[in-house]
Amino acid sequence: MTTFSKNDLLTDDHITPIDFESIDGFPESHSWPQFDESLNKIQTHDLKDSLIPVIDLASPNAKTLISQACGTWGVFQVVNHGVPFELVKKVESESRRLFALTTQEKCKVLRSVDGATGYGSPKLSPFFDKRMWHEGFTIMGSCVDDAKVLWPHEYQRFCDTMDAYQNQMKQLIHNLLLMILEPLDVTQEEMNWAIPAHDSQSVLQLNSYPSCPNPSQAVGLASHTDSLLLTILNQCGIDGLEIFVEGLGWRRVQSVEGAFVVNVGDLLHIFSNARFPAVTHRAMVNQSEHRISVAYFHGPPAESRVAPSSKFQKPGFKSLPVKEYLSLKYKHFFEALSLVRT
Ligand SMILES: C=C1C[C@]23C[C@H]1CC[C@H]2[C@@]12CCC[C@@](C)(C(=O)O1)[C@H]2[C@@H]3C(=O)O
Ligand SMILES: O=C(O)CCC(=O)C(=O)O
Ligand SMILES: [Fe+2]
Repeated sequence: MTTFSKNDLLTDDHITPIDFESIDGFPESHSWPQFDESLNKIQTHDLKDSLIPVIDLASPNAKTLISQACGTWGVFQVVNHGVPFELVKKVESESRRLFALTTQEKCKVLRSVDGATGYGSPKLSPFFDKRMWHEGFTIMGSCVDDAKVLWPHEYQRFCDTMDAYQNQMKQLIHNLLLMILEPLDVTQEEMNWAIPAHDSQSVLQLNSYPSCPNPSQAVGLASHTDSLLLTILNQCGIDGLEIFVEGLGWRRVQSVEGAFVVNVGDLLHIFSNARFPAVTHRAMVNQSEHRISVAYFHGPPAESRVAPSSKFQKPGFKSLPVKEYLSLKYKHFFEALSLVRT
């Protein structure tokens, strides 16, 4: 039993996901125009390895490879990253436990219109005419308040897992940013601005893409760039992430056991004076499996300013408060970066 009727599909609510449990067939609201797949045809030959490198963080040339990948694609994968495998598996199983609740239960922690945390459709939903085959749960810091609502007696396991994972992500972000920024020769002050600190912003986003009766007309998460500095994504063993490469079109990022996908966001694009592209990506869905992914977003303090590093002679972007950039992004979306170019 749920509290949703078919009419809910027609409302302009961009927060409440469709009730995936009880829908019958494939609703028009979720049917996207057919994509031009011709560009994807080249995919059959094996460009994947040369495209997005899988970098061993324990190898001596990791830093060089990371620099190259950031400069070329704005995305790479990492293995030997030091995050315990059991913890990664636990995050995945706890996420599945959450999304397995009924829609009615999940909606008890529905994100509010001006809020950032809780259950709901992705924040980018209002910028697209069609709805996404997606439901998410957004965590900033502690998730104990929401978890207590969902599981009055059994919230601890969920919270402990998410806390431990966020701590690991913070450490990994720290290590990655040292490697990414050192070759840019940024000042110590700039380095401190970028690396995790008590006032940095961090978001843990659990994404759920239920199996879909019509995957060729559905979109899991529509085309976007991530807004903050750096994102660490775990595809949890099921492919679905695609990146857009100029001249090649949409390319799958193969899920590699134990690996994380790391990608450059808008703020790092600005800070690197466009030396690193903010990679455009999306998530596709499939018919046979319920896909879960876990994304960790890291950004500088909301009250700080973002600008190209002082090391660049000709800054290509204006300096502005981070929170102002984020509000531009969620007003103009695709145009946000061009609005801050000089
Ligand atoms: C600090 C952030 C980063 C946000 C917005 C805000 C809180 C939620 C994040 C996400 C999570 C899901 C994808 C995304 C694209 C979305 O729709 O919401 C992300 C977005 C961004 O990177 O722009
Ligand atoms: O699920 C995925 O593979 C992509 C998720 C993503 O892009 C995001 O959460 O920002
Ligand atoms: Fe993303």
